[in-house]
Amino acid sequence: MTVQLTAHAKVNLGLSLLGRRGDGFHEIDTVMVRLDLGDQLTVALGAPGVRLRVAGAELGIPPEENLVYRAAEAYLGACSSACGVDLTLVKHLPAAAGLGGGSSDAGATLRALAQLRPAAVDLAALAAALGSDVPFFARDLPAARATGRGEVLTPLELPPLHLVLANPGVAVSARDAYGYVARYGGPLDVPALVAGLARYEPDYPNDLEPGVIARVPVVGEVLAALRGAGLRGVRMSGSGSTCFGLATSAAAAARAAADLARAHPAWWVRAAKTG
Ligand SMILES: C[C@](O)(CO)[C@H](O)COP(=O)(O)OP(=O)(O)OC[C@H]1O[C@@H](n2ccc(N)nc2=O)[C@H](O)[C@@H]1O
Ligand SMILES: Nc1ncnc2c1ncn2[C@@H]1O[C@H](COP(=O)(O)OP(=O)(O)OP(=O)(O)O)[C@@H](O)[C@H]1O
Repeated sequence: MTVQLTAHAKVNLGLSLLGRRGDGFHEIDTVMVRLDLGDQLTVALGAPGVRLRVAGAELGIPPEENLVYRAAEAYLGACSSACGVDLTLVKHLPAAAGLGGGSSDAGATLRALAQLRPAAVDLAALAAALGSDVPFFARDLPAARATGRGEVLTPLELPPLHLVLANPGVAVSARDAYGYVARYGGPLDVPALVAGLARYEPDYPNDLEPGVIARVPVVGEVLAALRGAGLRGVRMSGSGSTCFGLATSAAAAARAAADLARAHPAWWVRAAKTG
């Protein structure tokens, strides 16, 4: 039996840091939305052991460090399964980019294995142990408010959104981005945020953005270019370096993405929609 699925990217429509915890993580308040872009994952049950083949963008890490491999090991270990798994991952998303690529691959692996080999395992706990963003992807939610360190999820209903994403080709690790933050704020005003989206006048913070711009100035250039392309609600996603803006239609997003790609041929630029 084989399962094939898309490991969708996310963007953060707002990210507030409430404070640093004793365990080194931060209490956050964020709205995460699933996009129609992603990596492709194929999962098949097989002989004992985990085997992973990665194609597409180069990650430069050994297979055992890949979150897909770690998710499969964790799931099969938790259900004491004698069977193994063959995994094929085709990477389309840039890594360490604020799009949750690795986390989404891990979440998709857990979902695929839960379908192929149902077992009484605590999927949410396995997901949280793999990373703060993994619980969102393990539930395959279109949109959610995420609190705690990202694992406390409240599903949200949002209007469909058209976006343009731009990444300047610089990797930013989440650990570094959190390490740059010196000041903390209050919780997100989610009802105001949702009302702003509906009016195409969105206003949401990203408390990681100023620290990343200070250390990785090209992120400031990406934000300015997205604003210059007429996009609304321009922000960095998560820990960066991908930034995004909202367009009022699919055609407007495609036009803005084409203009940006022409002006910045070295950047990774995509039009996307939520879903
Ligand atoms: C920036 C976001 O993408 C927003 O959705 C996430 O908060 C990051 O989630 P992630 O990449 O899954 O992060 P993890 O792999 O759990 O943690 C990587 C590192 O980021 C920092 N980290 C992460 C999440 C969090 N709530 N507080 C943190 O301080 C910690 O230094 C941690 O060692
Ligand atoms: N399948 C994977 N895809 C991408 N990165 C992976 C994967 N497995 C492990 N990693 C490691 O995880 C690191 C973070 O990658 P990822 O793409 O998840 O970051 P991100 O987009 O910043 O995610 P987030 O928004 O969750 O912080 C990479 O630098 C890479 O070394």
